[in-house]
Amino acid sequence: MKNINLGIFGHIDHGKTTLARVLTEIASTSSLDKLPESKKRGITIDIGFSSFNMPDYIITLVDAPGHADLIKAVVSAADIIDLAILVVDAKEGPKTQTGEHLLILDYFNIPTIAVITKIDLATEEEIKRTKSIVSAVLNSTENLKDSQIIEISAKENKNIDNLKNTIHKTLNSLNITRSSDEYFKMPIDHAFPIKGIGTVITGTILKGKVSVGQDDLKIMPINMNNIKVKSIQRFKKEEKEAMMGDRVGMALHGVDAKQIYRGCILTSSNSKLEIVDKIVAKIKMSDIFRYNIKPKMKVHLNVGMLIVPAIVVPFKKIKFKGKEENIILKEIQKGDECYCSFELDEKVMAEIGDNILITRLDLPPTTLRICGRGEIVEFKSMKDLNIKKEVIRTGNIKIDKNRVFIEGLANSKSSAEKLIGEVVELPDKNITGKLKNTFGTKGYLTADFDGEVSNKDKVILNRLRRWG
Ligand SMILES: Nc1nc2c(ncn2[C@@H]2O[C@H](COP(=O)(O)OP(=O)(O)OP(=O)(O)O)[C@@H](O)[C@H]2O)c(=O)[nH]1
Repeated sequence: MKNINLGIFGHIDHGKTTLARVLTEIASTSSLDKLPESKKRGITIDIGFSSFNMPDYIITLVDAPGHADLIKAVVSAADIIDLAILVVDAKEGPKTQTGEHLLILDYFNIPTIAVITKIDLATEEEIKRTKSIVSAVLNSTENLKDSQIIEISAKENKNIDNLKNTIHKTLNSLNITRSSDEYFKMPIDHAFPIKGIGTVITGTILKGKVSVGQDDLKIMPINMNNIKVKSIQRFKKEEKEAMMGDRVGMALHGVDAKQIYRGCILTSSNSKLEIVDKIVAKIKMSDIFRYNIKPKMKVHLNVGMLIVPAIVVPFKKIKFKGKEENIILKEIQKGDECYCSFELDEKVMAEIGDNILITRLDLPPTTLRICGRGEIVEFKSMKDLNIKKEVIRTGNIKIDKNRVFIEGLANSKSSAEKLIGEVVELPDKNITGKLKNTFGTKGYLTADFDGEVSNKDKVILNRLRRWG
């Protein structure tokens, strides 16, 4: 049996909970509760989730109520969310959140089945229209063009079998891989004391593996160390170990349940997680974001399990005189790719390589507020990045009585003098020149060029200045 994590997404009231109930109820009568093991079981500690069985698969629903939490779940756990169902009300059609969810699923390349729900409340015409919009929207994505569209009524149990077959077929077609090579990482959903057992925590393992008896665990950011695993349960069965993607309950030694809150992470001593509030990420702006990001703007950053306000400064990296330099970008818009420095209002737990999502929650909720996505490349402050601005001057080659000089770079002899030694480029000819001397009193300059120049050639002088 393969463990699958399935997320149900969609606009408010479009029928996520109802569909989850239908999928798990029908399945549970024939699956989990009838397993002989569960009859023998003692106290259940892997509580707080819904699941259902299918041939070869146990499917756990990603337990994340509310819009923001679902997005958090995808950003922080994209590696273990294997499949998504995106529900769309047949009568209403796609709404803002349908779009936002689809954007995120596309970003993180999560296989998706589009489900048109509540067909019992819609006319043929409405269903057809919604289907064609959904189909067009899916077609506009990068990764989800081939997604299936299924029409159902959860209330009247219409076409649920078809949906389940589609889920099954889709899972069969995926290459779901889990690795236990990395350090162990599990965000804690619940922590509570159970009499005779001790502190029990539940969660879904995002990285690595864990085994009974292991005693090198810690809880971040609250600094609880030397935690030992007393027992592990997975699908109500005692296990010796569990790994990436598994939803588990664990009894732990050395943990005070009262100190734990949602957002704490159970991890191994070789954890790569750091507690940071300064992040540098390589980002890609959404192709459909209609606004912009400017330096020092306040945005919201999804990082780890949190959404935190942050000051953003976009910049690019260029090679300048053989050295890599960080150059400020005055504005970034849809489709742009660059780097961003983020200074966060609060500390978060993250590691290099983690996904982030940038949103502008200052915009009205009726618009698409997701600016773009990114990947953390380093933890460094804006100051240490030493961001500069490019100051570009343009001039022209002038050839007068066999004398070659450049006009336009400076407007007086004294300001021209300050440029001596700088390197200029002739972008149309791939020639560079080193400014050598001033010429006359009008700010003209002479230069040593590494190629043949002609009258009126365009000359560019690009210099870097401190920014900020
Ligand atoms: N007639 C009919 N009603 C449905 C169907 N699916 C859901 N509903 C109803 O639609 C309403 C919203 O459904 P929910 O499942 O709560 O929607 P949701 O997306 O989970 O809502 P939020 O959690 O608020 O985002 C409820 O009153 C459901 O009973 C359906 O297939 N047919």
